[in-house]
Amino acid sequence: MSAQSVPTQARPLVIAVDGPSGSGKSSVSREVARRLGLEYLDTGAMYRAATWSVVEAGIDLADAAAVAEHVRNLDLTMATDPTAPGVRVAGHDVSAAIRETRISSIVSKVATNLDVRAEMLKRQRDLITAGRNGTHQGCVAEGRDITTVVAPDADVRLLLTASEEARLARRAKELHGSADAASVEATRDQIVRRDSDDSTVSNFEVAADGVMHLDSSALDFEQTVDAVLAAITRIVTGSVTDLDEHARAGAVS
Ligand SMILES: Nc1ncnc2c1ncn2[C@@H]1O[C@H](COP(=O)(O)OP(=O)(O)O)[C@@H](O)[C@H]1O
Ligand SMILES: Nc1ccn([C@H]2C[C@H](O)[C@@H](COP(=O)(O)OP(=O)(O)O)O2)c(=O)n1
Repeated sequence: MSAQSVPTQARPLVIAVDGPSGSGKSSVSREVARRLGLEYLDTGAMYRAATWSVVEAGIDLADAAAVAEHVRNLDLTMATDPTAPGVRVAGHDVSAAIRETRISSIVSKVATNLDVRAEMLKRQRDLITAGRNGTHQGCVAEGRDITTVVAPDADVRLLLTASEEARLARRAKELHGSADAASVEATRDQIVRRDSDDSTVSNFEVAADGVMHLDSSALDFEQTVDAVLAAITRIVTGSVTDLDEHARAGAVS
């Protein structure tokens, strides 16, 4: 699909995507943003960057007030170009460091701090509406509470899921280069335990009212991107396109 397939609106287009870990929301949202010429916001990266900074500052994660105070003062810069997304804390590029297992294993402790969430909510709403270089066509924002809390009035709201088995296999392949039994076991904490902790503060397992659901378990990456683009086109233009064929294959509901 070309960028012209979704007509330019008078106001920026906001596309909200939520889903559990390994559902593909980051990679799919980023590609969708790139193809549509929109900004891309990875809100999970914001919680990861906050966690990295809290650890770096030597703050006790159990001290909720100190963690929240640190995050309120966090000098965080999110690059929203989908072809070059990046995360900086006080000017320091932390894009790779925030993906390390030492951060993935503790990020939920920071992300379930309600004062941290209140601070992130403000920043995420600002980033979604800010754009880049004054040429703001819109934004694809993804995370756990974008469809429900951060941008419940988004033009398109999508819950992207996949079976636990598919999500474990995808993450194992990404982190260990293989989806063999040992790699899947090594990945379990990052997927199953983390989702369980995160779901205490956000609903990303069941589509809220008005939120479209796409199960990508049986789809490869390209098919998932096509299904999401088809769904966006259908909602924004009200038209049916040949890409709907892909959407049907992906059980969009
Ligand atoms: N439909 C898909 N089929 C197979 N692999 C996928 C699919 N969608 C994403 N992936 C891959 O799965 C891994 C996890 O995707 P990611 O976008 O990081 O998930 P999330 O942001 O939901 O945790 C990545 O390596 C990504 O390339
Ligand atoms: N809007 C969001 C986005 C992420 N989070 C939490 C949930 C996760 O544990 C961390 C990191 O999110 P991220 O999307 O990078 O996680 P994945 O590794 O893709 O599963 O932040 C959240 O609570 N709310």
